[in-house]
Amino acid sequence: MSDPSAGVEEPVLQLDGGTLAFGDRVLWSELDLTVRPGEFIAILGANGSGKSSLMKAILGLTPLTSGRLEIAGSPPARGSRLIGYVPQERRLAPSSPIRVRDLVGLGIDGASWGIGWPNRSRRLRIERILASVGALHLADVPVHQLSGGEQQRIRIGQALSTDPRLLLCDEPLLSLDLTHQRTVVSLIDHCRAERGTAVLFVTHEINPVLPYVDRVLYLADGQFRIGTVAEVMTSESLSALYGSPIEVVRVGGRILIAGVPDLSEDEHHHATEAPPHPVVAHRAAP
Ligand SMILES: Nc1ncnc2c1ncn2[C@@H]1O[C@H](COP(=O)(O)OP(=O)(O)OP(=O)(O)O)[C@@H](O)[C@H]1O
Repeated sequence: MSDPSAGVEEPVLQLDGGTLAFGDRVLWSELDLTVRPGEFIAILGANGSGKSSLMKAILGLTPLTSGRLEIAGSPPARGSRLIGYVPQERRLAPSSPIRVRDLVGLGIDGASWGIGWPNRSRRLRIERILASVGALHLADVPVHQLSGGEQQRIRIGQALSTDPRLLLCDEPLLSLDLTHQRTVVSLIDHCRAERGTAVLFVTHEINPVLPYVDRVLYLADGQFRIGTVAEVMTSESLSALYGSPIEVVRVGGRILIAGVPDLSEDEHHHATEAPPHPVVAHRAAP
């Protein structure tokens, strides 16, 4: 978790009265969110509640329907080097010859596609980034040969390559086993602590990030709750959010949720993805 004194620093992200709607479907409305350096914020919500769309708004890819959004004092801009982005998992094509060091190099080169001219400082920078995510030994391995956990590690390195002030992670734990989940979360938290990077972490499950989270933003049915885990992850708070009885219990430092409406029949549910609220928990909170 971040140093409480970080609360006095200028916000990395300021969202005031943010509303995003597609046609008459309102994903979220009047959302206020201030993110300060070094904060770790988990973003939760069922499939289709608008988590990825919030990431896209922050990345400058999707304009807000109304409200004001600033990243370090400026409007969101595509390709901003202030933001690192770990997208939802997508495996590179098996035939892709790209090596780990090339992928990280692309992150450094930014939007200018193509592998930059090799030079010593660029090479050292790539190696420093890889070392920071414990992947220096993978530098010359083709990316498609990496395990899911190794690929995620490299994506995080790539996202951190511009030394961003805000790191957006869109479900970086999907399809990782428990060991890799722990490694990935603690790696992100380590980078957060070392660099003061604020983290917005989209996840379907709170438990793997519980020990690290400062606040939770929970989206549901066009509404939201934001606050500490103790404030948001309660039966009362989630029942009010969903408008139906939800039971939240803590067992051995883990949070189990029962009663969240099953959206599997909902037109917005993506059947191939993880269930919205698995009740299996992975890691004890401190
Ligand atoms: N450009 C768009 N035009 C119209 N509808 C969109 C657009 N982008 C997203 N949507 C819809 O907005 C809803 C929210 O999508 P989003 O991907 O933000 O949800 P999510 O909470 O990230 O879901 P998941 O957990 O399944 O990844 C979905 O129903 C999606 O189909």
